[in-house]
Amino acid sequence: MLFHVRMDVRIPHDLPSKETAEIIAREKAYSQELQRSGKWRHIWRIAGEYANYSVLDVNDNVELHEILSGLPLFKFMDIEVTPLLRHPNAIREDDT
Ligand SMILES: O=C(O)CC1=CCC(=O)O1
Repeated sequence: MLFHVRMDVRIPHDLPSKETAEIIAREKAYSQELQRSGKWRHIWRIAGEYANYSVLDVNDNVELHEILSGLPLFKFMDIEVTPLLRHPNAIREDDT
Protein backbone atom coordinates (compact mmCIF):
# COMPACT_ATOMS: atom_id res chain seq x y z
CA MET A 1 0.00 0.00 0.00
CA LEU A 2 1.28 3.40 -0.96
CA PHE A 3 0.98 6.45 1.25
CA HIS A 4 1.91 10.03 0.59
CA VAL A 5 3.19 11.59 3.80
CA ARG A 6 3.94 15.21 4.59
CA MET A 7 6.21 15.74 7.60
CA ASP A 8 6.67 19.19 9.09
CA VAL A 9 9.52 19.35 11.59
CA ARG A 10 9.26 21.71 14.55
CA ILE A 11 12.22 21.26 16.85
CA PRO A 12 11.91 23.49 19.93
CA HIS A 13 14.41 26.35 19.81
CA ASP A 14 15.50 25.65 23.38
CA LEU A 15 16.49 22.02 22.72
CA PRO A 16 20.26 21.77 23.35
CA SER A 17 22.16 21.74 20.05
CA LYS A 18 23.98 18.50 20.92
CA GLU A 19 20.67 16.72 21.51
CA THR A 20 19.25 18.18 18.29
CA ALA A 21 22.25 16.98 16.28
CA GLU A 22 22.02 13.50 17.81
CA ILE A 23 18.29 13.15 16.97
CA ILE A 24 18.87 14.38 13.40
CA ALA A 25 21.68 11.84 12.94
CA ARG A 26 19.42 9.03 14.20
CA GLU A 27 16.64 10.25 11.89
CA LYS A 28 18.98 10.03 8.90
CA ALA A 29 20.10 6.48 9.74
CA TYR A 30 16.49 5.37 10.37
CA SER A 31 15.08 6.76 7.12
CA GLN A 32 18.03 5.64 5.00
CA GLU A 33 17.66 2.08 6.26
CA LEU A 34 13.97 2.14 5.29
CA GLN A 35 14.87 3.66 1.90
CA ARG A 36 17.35 0.82 1.31
CA SER A 37 14.65 -1.72 2.22
CA GLY A 38 12.27 -0.22 -0.37
CA LYS A 39 9.64 0.74 2.20
CA TRP A 40 10.45 4.45 1.95
CA ARG A 41 10.26 5.03 -1.80
CA HIS A 42 10.71 8.79 -2.03
CA ILE A 43 11.74 11.68 0.17
CA TRP A 44 11.70 15.24 -1.14
CA ARG A 45 12.51 18.44 0.68
CA ILE A 46 9.72 21.03 0.36
CA ALA A 47 11.51 24.13 -0.88
CA GLY A 48 11.88 26.80 1.75
CA GLU A 49 10.44 24.71 4.60
CA TYR A 50 11.78 22.30 7.21
CA ALA A 51 9.41 19.70 5.81
CA ASN A 52 9.33 16.82 3.38
CA TYR A 53 7.02 14.95 1.09
CA SER A 54 7.58 11.20 1.22
CA VAL A 55 6.04 8.13 -0.38
CA LEU A 56 6.03 4.97 1.69
CA ASP A 57 5.18 1.48 0.46
CA VAL A 58 4.01 -0.59 3.41
CA ASN A 59 1.83 -3.62 4.11
CA ASP A 60 -0.93 -1.82 5.96
CA ASN A 61 -1.90 1.10 8.21
CA VAL A 62 -0.36 -0.64 11.20
CA GLU A 63 3.06 -0.84 9.57
CA LEU A 64 2.81 2.78 8.45
CA HIS A 65 2.01 3.85 12.00
CA GLU A 66 4.90 1.80 13.41
CA ILE A 67 7.34 3.38 10.96
CA LEU A 68 6.13 6.93 11.51
CA SER A 69 5.89 6.67 15.28
CA GLY A 70 9.40 5.19 15.32
CA LEU A 71 10.92 8.28 13.72
CA PRO A 72 13.41 9.85 16.14
CA LEU A 73 11.89 13.24 15.26
CA PHE A 74 8.31 11.97 15.65
CA LYS A 75 7.51 14.01 18.74
CA PHE A 76 8.67 17.15 16.92
CA MET A 77 6.65 16.56 13.76
CA ASP A 78 3.24 17.31 12.36
CA ILE A 79 2.41 14.47 9.98
CA GLU A 80 -0.29 14.32 7.35
CA VAL A 81 -1.00 11.01 5.58
CA THR A 82 -2.82 10.48 2.28
CA PRO A 83 -3.51 6.95 1.00
CA LEU A 84 -2.69 6.46 -2.70
CA LEU A 85 -3.82 4.04 -5.36
CA ARG A 86 -2.92 3.58 -8.96
CA HIS A 87 -4.50 6.09 -11.31
CA PRO A 88 -6.45 4.37 -14.12
CA ASN A 89 -4.64 6.49 -16.72
CA ALA A 90 -1.12 5.80 -15.41
CA ILE A 91 1.20 4.39 -18.07
CA ARG A 92 4.10 3.22 -15.86
CA GLU A 93 3.80 -0.52 -15.37
CA ASP A 94 6.22 -0.77 -12.47
CA ASP A 95 4.48 1.65 -10.18
CA THR A 96 1.61 -0.01 -8.32
O1 LIG B 1 12.55 16.34 6.54
C1 LIG B 1 13.35 16.08 7.43
O2 LIG B 1 14.49 16.58 7.48
C2 LIG B 1 12.95 15.06 8.47
C3 LIG B 1 13.24 13.70 8.00
C4 LIG B 1 12.41 12.64 7.99
C5 LIG B 1 13.12 11.50 7.49
C6 LIG B 1 14.43 12.07 7.21
O3 LIG B 1 15.38 11.48 6.73
O4 LIG B 1 14.47 13.39 7.53
